[in-house]
Amino acid sequence: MSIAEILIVDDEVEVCTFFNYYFQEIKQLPVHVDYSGELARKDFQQKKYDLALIDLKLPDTDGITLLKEIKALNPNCEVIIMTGYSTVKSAVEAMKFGAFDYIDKPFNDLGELDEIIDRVLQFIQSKQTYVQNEIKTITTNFGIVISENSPMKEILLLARKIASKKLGVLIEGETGTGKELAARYIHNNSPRSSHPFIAINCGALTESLLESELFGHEKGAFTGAISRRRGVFEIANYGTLLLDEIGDASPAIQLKLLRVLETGEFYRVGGETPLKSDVRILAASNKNLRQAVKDRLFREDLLYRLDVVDLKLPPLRKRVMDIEPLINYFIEKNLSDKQTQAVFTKEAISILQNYSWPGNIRELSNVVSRAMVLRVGSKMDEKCLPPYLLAREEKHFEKENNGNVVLSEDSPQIWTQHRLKTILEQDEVNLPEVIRMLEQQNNDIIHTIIMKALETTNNNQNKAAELLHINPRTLRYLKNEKIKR
Ligand SMILES: Nc1ncnc2c1ncn2[C@@H]1O[C@H](COP(=O)(O)OP(=O)(O)OP(=O)(O)O)[C@@H](O)[C@H]1O
Repeated sequence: MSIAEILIVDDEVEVCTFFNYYFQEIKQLPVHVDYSGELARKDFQQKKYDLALIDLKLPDTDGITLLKEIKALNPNCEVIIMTGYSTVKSAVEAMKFGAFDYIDKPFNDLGELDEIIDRVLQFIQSKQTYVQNEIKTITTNFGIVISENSPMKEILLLARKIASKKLGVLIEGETGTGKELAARYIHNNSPRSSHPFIAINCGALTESLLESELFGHEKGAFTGAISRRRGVFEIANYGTLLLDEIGDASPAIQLKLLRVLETGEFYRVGGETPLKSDVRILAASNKNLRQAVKDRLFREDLLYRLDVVDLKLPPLRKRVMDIEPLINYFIEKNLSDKQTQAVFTKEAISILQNYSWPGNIRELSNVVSRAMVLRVGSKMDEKCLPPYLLAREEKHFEKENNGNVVLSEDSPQIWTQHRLKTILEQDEVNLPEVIRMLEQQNNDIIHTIIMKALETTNNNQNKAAELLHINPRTLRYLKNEKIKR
């Protein structure tokens, strides 16, 4: 049974000694003891417990208050209240606040105690099995990999709940966090799953092309429109349409989209007959659309229609626990039948877990594929990782003791704040001069990176470009044109 540590909170030394023995020696489970509510609170904020046994009468607090606090911090932790004869009524009351059960002190009937403990342990185990099965299904059926403790779990649960409803859903997240994958997940869990799912990138096309892609066009509507063409609103009828990078849609397109969302009607470009389509619209964005509304770049009424449900996908650096399962998944995906095995060394995994992943899961997938090509035998060590992963400058995030991820001192954000402070401290700010200085600094940084990559690859421009995730033409341009010094 995989149970995290069990917490005993009681000021009676004999009770604590008994439970220490009971759980460690008889049940073979890890146990920790706190003699006050204060100590238990502290421990609870730092550790994950599956089970807590709490005395109703503590020197500094009462068990019910502590129970409520624990449930607020970790609703998954089961709590058993320990009570004397005089407080049984309060113990029953505790069950209304989520306690699993209560046990009477002193423990005269060990059989009864054993029965309650076995019951709660079984319950915890069945919850874990349920979650594990859910996660397995999500991976097998939808290709989405997450760990048991991932913040993605709640998000996907919500996504599945609202899948069957025709509510506007806005999926937000940095590039590569899985927004399209989440949209497909919603579609595949909906009654529309046997109809098309179409994703269209609103930032990749010019305004007129996007309009024609969305709504279609009539023959002769513009030069080159040699025949009538259906748009995705028609093609995706009864299905789902993902408007990706919706924040990049022009004001004119935003207005047209609002009209379709409000009336369900649209016109092909050059058309005069209104058309109807039963499409479920999902939108995705890696920009903050609320800020875009404030900056008057995005229509508030459209945002209001789109984000009835808002799914915020956390960046990979905020879900470090997902990195290892994702690595294993990508390794498996890359292995051909003839290949036996491939594993990262512990050191390599630690580097991967400490990197800030600006390109998120897409970047991780590329790094794993690259390592598998470069590996000798089955082991993949640091040498199989791109050099930029090994540079200290990339460690913009640090893990605190409690597992939270925070900005480290050398993160770009903190660096920018320092820079800004120095500029604003001057008596007079000459903005053109500031812009020139920042551009020069940018150029210096890019130049240094390119020269280092060329040095690493013995001046091989193709290899250097690959290393930097750009094409050789861009590398030549950046080296020769843009950053002549
Ligand atoms: N949890 C996950 N498990 C497995 N693969 C994932 C997961 N999340 C994302 N991916 C993979 O990472 C890649 C990027 O995902 P996706 O295209 O959905 O991201 P996105 O947020 O829509 O990116 P962009 O904003 O750049 O369009 C895809 O190949 C996708 O299959």
